[in-house]
Amino acid sequence: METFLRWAAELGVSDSIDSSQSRDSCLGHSLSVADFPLAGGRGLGAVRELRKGELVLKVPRNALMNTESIVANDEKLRNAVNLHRSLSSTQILSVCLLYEMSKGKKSLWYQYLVHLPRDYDLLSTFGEFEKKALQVEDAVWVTEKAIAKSQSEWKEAGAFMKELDLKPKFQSLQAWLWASATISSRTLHIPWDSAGCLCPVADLFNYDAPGDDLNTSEGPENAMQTSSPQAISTTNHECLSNADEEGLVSERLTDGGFDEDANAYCLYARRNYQLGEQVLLCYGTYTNLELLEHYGFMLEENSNDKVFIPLETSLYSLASSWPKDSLYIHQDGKPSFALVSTLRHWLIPQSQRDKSVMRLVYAGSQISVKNEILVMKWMSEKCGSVLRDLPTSVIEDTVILHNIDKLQDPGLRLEKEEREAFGSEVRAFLNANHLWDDIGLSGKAVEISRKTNRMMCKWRLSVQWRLRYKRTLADCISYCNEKLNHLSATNNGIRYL
Ligand SMILES: C[S@@+](CC[C@H](N)C(=O)[O-])C[C@H]1O[C@@H](n2cnc3c(N)ncnc32)[C@H](O)[C@@H]1O
Repeated sequence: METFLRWAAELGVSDSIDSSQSRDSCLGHSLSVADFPLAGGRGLGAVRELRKGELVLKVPRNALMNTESIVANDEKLRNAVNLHRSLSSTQILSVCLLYEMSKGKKSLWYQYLVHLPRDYDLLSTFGEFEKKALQVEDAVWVTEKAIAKSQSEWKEAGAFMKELDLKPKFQSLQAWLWASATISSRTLHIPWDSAGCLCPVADLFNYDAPGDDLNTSEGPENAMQTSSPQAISTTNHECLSNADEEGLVSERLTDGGFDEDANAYCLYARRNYQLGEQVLLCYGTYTNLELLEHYGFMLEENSNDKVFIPLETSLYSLASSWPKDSLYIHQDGKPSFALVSTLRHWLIPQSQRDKSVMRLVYAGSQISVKNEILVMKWMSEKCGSVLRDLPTSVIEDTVILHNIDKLQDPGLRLEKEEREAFGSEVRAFLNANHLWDDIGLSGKAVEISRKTNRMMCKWRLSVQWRLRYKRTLADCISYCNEKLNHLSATNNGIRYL
């Protein structure tokens, strides 16, 4: 890491306004590399108090790794890229990254490349077992799509890689998955290439969901005005938080972006930070499934998460005024505005759908106590039936997660009885990895291969994701039942009066 930080300093990367301050390391004035086991692992921590809007890192254009800068130093690559312009910019950058990797120590970015993760947990890297473990049809379908997309993009780029004479290991599907996952999870947005750029040191910032910084204290206004530019998307993905459907004003994010005047990528503190706190960056607004797809992780608490449940076709056709993806349940269990409005409409008899009723529907208002009771009952029963149809319950998933944690313990020693207590999913995993016989031999530590460990990490993510999904459905049932109690009381009250 020290060699890398020195290399970056020599290129002008700096966490200080005075970039001539140190040539030994590009960090130390505002940030330092640290481990945050509960929030992304390796990341950047504040080495002093940071104020919202303060410039915390500057990466000059010459340090950015993108197609343009990679081909600038290599005529053979440049010529080959020109022959394959029909590939997407992300495919081209993936090949350039693999080509640069194949150079080993001769690469100009060698010091950076050696610190890239070796493996990723994005959905496109999931095997059959981990994919099935997601259980929810939509999530399995998204995973299948991600896997198929990676494979077809790899095949399309085959001729390009062959032409470059890349060694077979750099042309393999596994290498391709690594390169495309690196690009998906680490590139920052630049205006001149939609594939984005790899930004040494700046790609060590872990993720903070937009909106989660709203409750923290504001920095002095002038700090924002003097150093923080407007509306910068920091990733390839949309980074402006969408106006919340319940009416919250859209928030413009101020994490950073490429600054033409400074000819550098500039990153700013998105809130105040205390000494030692992890400094985070917003990569965009994502549901947990999207985080898994593009970044290979998810958040237990994610205010942007959305839970979709299968709905009747007639309901979708009725909901034409709201997009299909607005019919969901918030992570806290509250059905979305569009979902409740559509259900109110759907559950009112055709003969009663007059103008005044429709006005109430579009205004998001309750139509009648009777209709609201039907809506809440329907939602509660629907969530209940979705939960019942899934292969495991919340409690079973909690136990499976606990067992995975046990299996991930490096000094794992299990007694035969503990093994016998495992449920069918854990047994299937152990059998698939030929571990069943080894586990449970009293007192003997079990050696788990790197490959099995990688599979276990992905499996864990799948179980964690489906558990979060189920908890949201269970919370939705509680929410509806609470509403029902309240509505029944009102209804009875009305009748009594
Ligand atoms: C741009 S990198 C951030 C630095 C990364 N931790 C590293 O060691 O290189 C993005 C990756 O970090 C991890 N990550 C970022 N934020 C996270 C978070 N809040 N929770 C868990 N993992 C996170 C994910 O693996 C993601 O794909």
